[in-house]
Amino acid sequence: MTRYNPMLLVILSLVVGFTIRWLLFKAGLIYTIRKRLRGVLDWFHTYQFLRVPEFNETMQQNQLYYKVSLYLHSLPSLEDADYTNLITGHHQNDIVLRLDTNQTIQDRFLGATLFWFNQKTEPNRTSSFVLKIKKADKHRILSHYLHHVSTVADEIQNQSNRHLRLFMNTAGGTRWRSVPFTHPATFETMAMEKDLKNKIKMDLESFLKAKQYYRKLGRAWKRSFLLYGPSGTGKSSFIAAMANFLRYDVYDVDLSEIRGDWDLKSLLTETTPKSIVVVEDLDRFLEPESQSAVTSSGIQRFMDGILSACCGEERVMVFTMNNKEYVHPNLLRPGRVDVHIHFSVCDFSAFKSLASNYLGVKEHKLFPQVEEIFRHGASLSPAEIGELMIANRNSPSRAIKSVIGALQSDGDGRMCSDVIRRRLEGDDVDEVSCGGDGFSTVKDIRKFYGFFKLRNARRTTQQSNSFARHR
Ligand SMILES: Nc1ncnc2c1ncn2[C@@H]1O[C@H](COP(=O)(O)OP(=O)(O)OP(=O)(O)O)[C@@H](O)[C@H]1O
Ligand SMILES: [Mg+2]
Repeated sequence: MTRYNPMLLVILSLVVGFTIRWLLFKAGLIYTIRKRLRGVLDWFHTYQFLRVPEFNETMQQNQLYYKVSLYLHSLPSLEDADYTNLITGHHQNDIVLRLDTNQTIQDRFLGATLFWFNQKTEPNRTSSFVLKIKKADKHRILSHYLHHVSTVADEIQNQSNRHLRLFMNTAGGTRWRSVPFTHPATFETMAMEKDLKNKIKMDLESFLKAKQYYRKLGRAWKRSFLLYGPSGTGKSSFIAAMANFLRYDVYDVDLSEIRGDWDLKSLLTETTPKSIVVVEDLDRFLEPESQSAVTSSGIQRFMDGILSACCGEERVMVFTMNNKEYVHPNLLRPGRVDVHIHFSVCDFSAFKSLASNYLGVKEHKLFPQVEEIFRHGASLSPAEIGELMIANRNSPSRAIKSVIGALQSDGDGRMCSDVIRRRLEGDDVDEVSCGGDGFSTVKDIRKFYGFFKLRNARRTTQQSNSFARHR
């Protein structure tokens, strides 16, 4: 067995320790020297500072600011910065780097070194990016560099896997705040007529490719849709499916938060291209007794697209309403609204599609019975049927029986809250009896589901979804 000299071991570990310490010190020293040297060299150059503010003098968003932000956050040198913010990304487990205030990052372009830093300006602490460039380089590279920044930002923006955002207007203000848009709806998960779905998909696809065509016509490259139909028939889910299909951001305009036509205007001018601008429940805001500060002429101007043409193209506008009968036809005329899509209560084919999505069954022995009930005109919204299926998802037979019971009780246009409640709780209810006042019972059901809107079209005979394209 070899015997170690303890003295030798102590000396050896001291030498190793000092070497490591020295190496670390050297790395730190080199870094500090470099930094100081850069500071000293700066004395021999004159720099120019160019500020890219988030808002212009009329407090409208500066699109260049967003391009610069996209560009800078894609630079590898962000990782080498002295300190960087770490925040969660689009997916829960993602961690992304974000520029901190006053943090400087370096970029190289055509042999020149450029510096960017993030600055907050008092009094309202709005952000700006400041570009520091040697005066000697400015004339040679600046315009090429800005073009490069813009092109890279556009490429990032156009990436098919880019993360979508949902923008909402803030209470009482004229600003947007955004959150990641993660709604999972797709056209495949929507229960609606296959032909209609395909037509809409083709319409959107041809819109995406039509930039030159719209330009040639001298029209803004936009398309507007009206989704109308009773509550719970999938209008909002359809908007999410459109956004996921187009890979567009969503701007959800809450008219009740807007203080007047001017605010609506300035909000719209702050939306970006490749986005869906959504106004839900438009009919509510057009009623004469509406408390909204936005006038119908303000809404009309927005729909006409003069505003949308001012600030970027490639835009889809979607309006939803429960009933278009009470809205003046002029407001929905071709040109203002290009495509009208009716969302109807569930029919047998939509039921089958829901059963396939929610329960995983394509065929079932109870289907003929369900079909028969639908043939007699019973109706529930896809949302109501979906809820019953989710509650009984462990047993498709039970789920379908629940739907049958609910459909039977809805045969005369009314529903029995107690039956649906018991079915959702899993009780096997075979006999259906809806006593008492029909209207208060319907109210109970709506409260139960969280629906507070009137379903005026419930009594109408079932129609298949209609796709009335005006142009
Ligand atoms: N056609 C459908 N296909 C699949 N799911 C649907 C459909 N219609 C409704 N649903 C489901 O029902 C729920 C409510 O739908 P949604 O909010 O889209 O209805 P809506 O028409 O916007 O209602 P409202 O007019 O009350 O806003 C969602 O969870 C959605 O998944
Ligand atoms: Mg909705």
